[in-house]
Amino acid sequence: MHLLNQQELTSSSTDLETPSGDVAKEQKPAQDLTATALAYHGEPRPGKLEISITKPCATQQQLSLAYSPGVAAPVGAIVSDPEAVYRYTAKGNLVAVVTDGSAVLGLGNTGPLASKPVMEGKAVLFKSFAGLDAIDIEVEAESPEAFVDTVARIAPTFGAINLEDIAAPHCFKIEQALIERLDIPVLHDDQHGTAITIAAALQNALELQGKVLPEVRIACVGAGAAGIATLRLLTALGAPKENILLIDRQGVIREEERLLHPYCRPFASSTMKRTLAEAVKEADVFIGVAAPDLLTVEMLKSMAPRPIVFALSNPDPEIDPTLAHRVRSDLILATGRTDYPNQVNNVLVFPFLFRAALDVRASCINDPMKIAAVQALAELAKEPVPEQVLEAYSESHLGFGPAYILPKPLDPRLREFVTAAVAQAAVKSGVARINHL
Ligand SMILES: NC(=O)C1=CN([C@@H]2O[C@H](COP(=O)(O)OP(=O)(O)OC[C@H]3O[C@@H](n4cnc5c(N)ncnc54)[C@H](OP(=O)(O)O)[C@@H]3O)[C@@H](O)[C@H]2O)C=CC1
Ligand SMILES: CC(=O)C(=O)O
Ligand SMILES: [Mg+2]
Repeated sequence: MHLLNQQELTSSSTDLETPSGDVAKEQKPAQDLTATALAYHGEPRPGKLEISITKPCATQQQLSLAYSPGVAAPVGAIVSDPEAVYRYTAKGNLVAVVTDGSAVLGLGNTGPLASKPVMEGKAVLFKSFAGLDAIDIEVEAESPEAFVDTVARIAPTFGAINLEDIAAPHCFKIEQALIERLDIPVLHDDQHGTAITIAAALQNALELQGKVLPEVRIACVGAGAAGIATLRLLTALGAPKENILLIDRQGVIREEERLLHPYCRPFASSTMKRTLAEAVKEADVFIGVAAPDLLTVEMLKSMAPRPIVFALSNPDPEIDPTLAHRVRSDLILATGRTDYPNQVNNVLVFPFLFRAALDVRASCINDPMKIAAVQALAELAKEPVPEQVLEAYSESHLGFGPAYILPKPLDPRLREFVTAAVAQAAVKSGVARINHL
C-alpha cells in the first residue's frame, strides 16, 4: 500500500464529498516520503534527541556544586532518605522507553537497533506533549527473563518505565514481572495506551452511529499486545465476549481448536466461522491491530449498516482509507496515522498517563487511571476545537462527528484534561504517594 505524507496531502489532495456529508481526502501517490523522512532524521544532526543541562556549570564555584565536592551533599541526603532522590535528581521526571525490537510498529521483529528511530520518536512525544524527559533504551535480550532483569537493574535511574513494541505473548509476562519487581509505574504502551485510545474512540463512534457497546458485534484482527489488551478493556467496559471474534494469522481463534497461549484463551469463540472474511461479515466494528491490507473491499461491503473500522496498523493500515470511504458512505473510519482524519494512536494517551503518574508519584498505573483516561479523551472530543489546533492541521473547521471522533494529538488541552483526570483517579484509588491536586 502506498499512502501520502502531510505535505503531499495539503498540497495535492482533492476533497471527495461522501454521501454522509463528510469530506474524505483523495490522495495521490507519494514520490518522496522516504527521502523526506530520511532527511528529517539525518539532518542537520543525526537523530531526534539531545540531552540538555538544567543547572549552570561555567564557574569554579558552579563546578564545585555540580560535581566534587558539592555533589556529595545530595548523595548523603539520598542515603539518609531514598525519597530525596526525587528532590535532588531528575528521576521524578524521567521515563525509560524500553524495547527489545520484537514488534516494531507493524514492521515486525526488526531487532533492537533498527527500532531506535521509533523509540527516539516516543521520547520526543513524551517531551513535547507532556514535558517529560525520556530516554530510549534498546535491549538485546536472549529471553524475556534477561530482558526483565536488564530493565529491573536500570530502573533506579527512572521515575517510570514505558515498555514499547515488545511482541506478544512475551510482552504480557514481561510487563507483569516488572510491575511485581519495581515500585515505580511500568506500562506497556502498545497494550494499554492503545486499548484506552480505542475504547475512547469506539465510545464516540458508537454514539455517532447510534449503536451501543453491549450490542455490537466486534471482529478484532491481531491477537497480540494491542489486540488482547483492547479486548480486555472493552469487555471490562461492557462488550459481551460472545459478541467478539478474535483473528490471527491462522484465522478465527476458536475454543479447543489449537494450543492457545493463556492470554488468547478468554477470547476464543465457539463460532463456526473460521476466516477473517467470515468474521467480518455483518460485524458492526472492525478493529485492525495486525498488518496492512487485510480488510478487503468485499469484506467491508459485507459489514453491518453504519460500520466502524479502526484500521490501526502502523504505518500502513488494514485498508486504504480513501478506498474504504469510496465503498461505504455510512462508515466511520480511523487509522493510526497523522495524515488522515481520526488518528487513533496511543500518542493520545501515554504522555498523559505517565505525566499524571509522575505528578502524584503513583506506585503503578491501575485500572481506575486507565478508565479515567478513556472518559477524559472521549469527552474532550466534544469540546470546541481551538484555533491553534485548526492551524496545526491546516483545517478551517473540526468538530465532533464522523471525521473527528477524538481530539487531535497536537491539541494542547490534552495535557491538562487527560492528566488531571488520571491523576485524580490515582489519588482516589489510593496509589498516589503525593497529592498535588
Ligand atoms: N494505532 C496504534 O496506536 C497502535 C497500533 N498498533 C499496531 O498493531 C499492530 C500489532 O501490534 P502489536 O499488538 O504490538 O504486535 P504483536 O506482535 O504483539 O501482535 C501482532 C498480532 O497481529 C497478528 N497478525 C500479524 N499479521 C497478521 C496477518 N497477516 N493476518 C492476521 N493476523 C496477523 C499476529 O498474529 P500471529 O500471532 O498469528 O502472528 C499477532 O496476533 C501493528 O501493526 C502496530 O503498528 C499497535 C499499537 C498501537
Ligand atoms: C503506535 C504504536 O505504538 C505502534 O504502532 O506500535
Ligand atoms: Mg508501539
